[in-house]
Amino acid sequence: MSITMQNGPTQTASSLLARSFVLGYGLLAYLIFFGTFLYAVGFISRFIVPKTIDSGVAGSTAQALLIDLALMSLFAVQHSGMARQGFKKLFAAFASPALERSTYVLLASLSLILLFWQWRPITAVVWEIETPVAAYAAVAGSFAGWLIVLYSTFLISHFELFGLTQVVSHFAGRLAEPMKFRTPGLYRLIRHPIYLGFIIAFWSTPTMTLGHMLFAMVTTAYIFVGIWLEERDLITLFGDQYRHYREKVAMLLPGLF
Ligand SMILES: C[S@@+](CC[C@H](N)C(=O)[O-])C[C@H]1O[C@@H](n2cnc3c(N)ncnc32)[C@H](O)[C@@H]1O
Repeated sequence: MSITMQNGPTQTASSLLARSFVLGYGLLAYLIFFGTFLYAVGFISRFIVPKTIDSGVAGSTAQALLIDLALMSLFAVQHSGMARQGFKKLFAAFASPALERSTYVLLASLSLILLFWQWRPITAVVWEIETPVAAYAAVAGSFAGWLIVLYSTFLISHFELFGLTQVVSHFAGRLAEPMKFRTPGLYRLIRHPIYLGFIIAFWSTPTMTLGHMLFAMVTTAYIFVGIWLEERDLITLFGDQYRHYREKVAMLLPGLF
């Protein structure tokens, strides 16, 4: 009885401290992610930020190609590796599962920050839209792409995707519910609106340089690999519910594929 009375408040205090740490970590990861997302808009759509996809130390084209491909590969390995169920189980063996999504989001953001920082431009122009109306339309297209990305994250649960729901539930002493399968709004038309938004944002530009095109080509190819991996996991998690959805709803373009 006396042991309980001595340990009770201490345990409660240390548990509160641990839960506050998890909450603080999740909040910090989210803020870093959101800042990185905003910077990504400026970096790729060449808007406001100091360093864009077409600025910085140029160097030789071969060197730029090697460095840029290495930066994109690092992001792809981190992003796809940590998204798999096997990695999630491994993570849970070492740390609180509440930290898993925030860690994923934090490391993805850090690898993107490294890419923005170290990206080497290749400024040869592939296309340049000279008609002002068409050029403005291309810029508007890219911003529409970014908005589709952000809007679609809210459709399937923005705060869960970026780890906040998990750390807040943990702080409140609740177990976060497993992610639910949802098909609201755009998800009734296509299965991957977030990825479609990225593709639009990456390709819709009035001036396409070789470096920007390299980025758009590699990320688009990576999105198709990502879809294949993601759908394999979604079938494992949701079985026939996802199989039926895949039969009825297009992947990226309604009526086409
Ligand atoms: C970056 S989001 C991309 C979602 C989707 N591929 C898209 O492009 O809109 C990846 C996460 O969303 C989850 N996800 C994909 N489709 C979903 C759906 N219809 N409902 C709930 N979660 C989904 C995946 O399991 C994965 O954790």
